[in-house]
Amino acid sequence: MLRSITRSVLSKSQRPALLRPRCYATAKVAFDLPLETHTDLQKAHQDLADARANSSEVVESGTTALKHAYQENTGFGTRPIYLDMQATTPTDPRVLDTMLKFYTGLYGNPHSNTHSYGWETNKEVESARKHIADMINADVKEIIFTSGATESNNTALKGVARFYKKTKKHIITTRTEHKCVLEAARAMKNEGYEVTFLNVSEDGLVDLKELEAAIRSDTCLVSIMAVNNEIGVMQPIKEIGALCKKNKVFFHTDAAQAYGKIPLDVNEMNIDLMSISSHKIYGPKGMGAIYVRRRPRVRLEPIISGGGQERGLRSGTLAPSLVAGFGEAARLMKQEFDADSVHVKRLSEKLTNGLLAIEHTSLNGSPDHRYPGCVNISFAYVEGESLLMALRDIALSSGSACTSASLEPSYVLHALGKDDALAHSSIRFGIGRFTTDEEIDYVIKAITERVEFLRELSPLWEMVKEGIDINSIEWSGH
Ligand SMILES: Cc1ncc(COP(=O)(O)O)c(C=O)c1O
Ligand code: FES
Repeated sequence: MLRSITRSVLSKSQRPALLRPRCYATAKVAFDLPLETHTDLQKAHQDLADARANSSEVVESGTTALKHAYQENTGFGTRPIYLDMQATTPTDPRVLDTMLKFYTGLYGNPHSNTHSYGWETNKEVESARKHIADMINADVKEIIFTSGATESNNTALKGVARFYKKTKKHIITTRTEHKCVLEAARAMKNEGYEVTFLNVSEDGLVDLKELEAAIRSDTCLVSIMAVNNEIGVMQPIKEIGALCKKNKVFFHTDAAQAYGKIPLDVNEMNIDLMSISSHKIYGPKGMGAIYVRRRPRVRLEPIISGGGQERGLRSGTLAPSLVAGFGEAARLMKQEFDADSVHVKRLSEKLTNGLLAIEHTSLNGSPDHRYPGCVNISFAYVEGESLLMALRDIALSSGSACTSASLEPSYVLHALGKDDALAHSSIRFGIGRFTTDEEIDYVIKAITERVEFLRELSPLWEMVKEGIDINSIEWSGH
């Protein structure tokens, strides 16, 4: 409803310059907004990076120059501020450095064990595996490389369920999992398994009592994500692990958004399987891992058949450059854990406070149990899609799926009990290692001004200002 009203208002011939692609400079003139443009900001970053590069100063890891390194000339011109860290993260330049040698000298197949080309590449692969294992207190033998968290999640759900199919045909998961877990669970349903999709509270948290009540004697797996990709809510992983152990059920967690960002210890938390993705931690895309516990051993049927690499659990020649980049990314997550955590938390608080200062806004998901690098906010009486269009100088993702192939509002926000209108007016902000104070200041200012501008166009907003209770109106045409 809100969507169609706003859209029809916005599609009139007086459609503001603000909503035309790449015309923010025009908007500045048209609305006399006192914003400095993002182009100016990027230019300043570029100058700073150039100045540092030309100086004799030694650039240490974590310095400001490094923080701006990814903004250096990419050949793609000036681009929007990047606040879509849950979709993917920029590659850390130190990760790229680690990867380059595999495209030149180190081209051996890591599985070739009859000559030095294979041995030298294999040594690098094993060193990466160690970095990845260390982050979560796992043994190197428990890390299996995959193409990413999608494959890891599929391996966990399908692999475990199929291995134990003779006695156990029940899986438990939640309604707010990533699509790949939900779809893998649905696929198992088609293979004759029963799946319980647990509801979450309005904070996005799983109820432990409900979980315990759902466990049956034939449950083979509980799969609950560590950090939600849309709302940043952190599930009580340690408590879930203890509960699964007590009830002798395997516990898998999709840690694509959590690994390296919140403390995770597979032993302390009784995690039996964990999915990890490299491109969410400043590593290369198309790379990931699954942690599979060895003691007590978790058995699974591989989903890919072949030469038996990766302990028979994932056949196929590894991509050593991606593996090494992933390993370096994991090593850096551990090395910079404290600095990254402080940085992300500080910017997150600044952004959250700045945006919640706008009237009729609300934070989605638990305010206490969350990874601060993911902030999801609803801007009532503004349609997310229009706001995104008005924010072309900031790369963001809408809480609804309206920009993707489906026009459905977010199923995660629905699971939290949000109505369509609010789900449609939600935006996700992702903060990371390279996000700067200037970027956050700019984003707060831009959003405050543009939300106000869009609300001025909305008939609903006019009613709200007149004190009409929108919920009491009976809309026709439904
Ligand atoms: C929670 C979660 N699980 C799984 C995935 C899929 O990861 P990948 O892109 O490595 O397949 C993502 C990334 O979008 C995610 O956020
Ligand atoms: S469909 Fe609602 S914001 Fe796009």
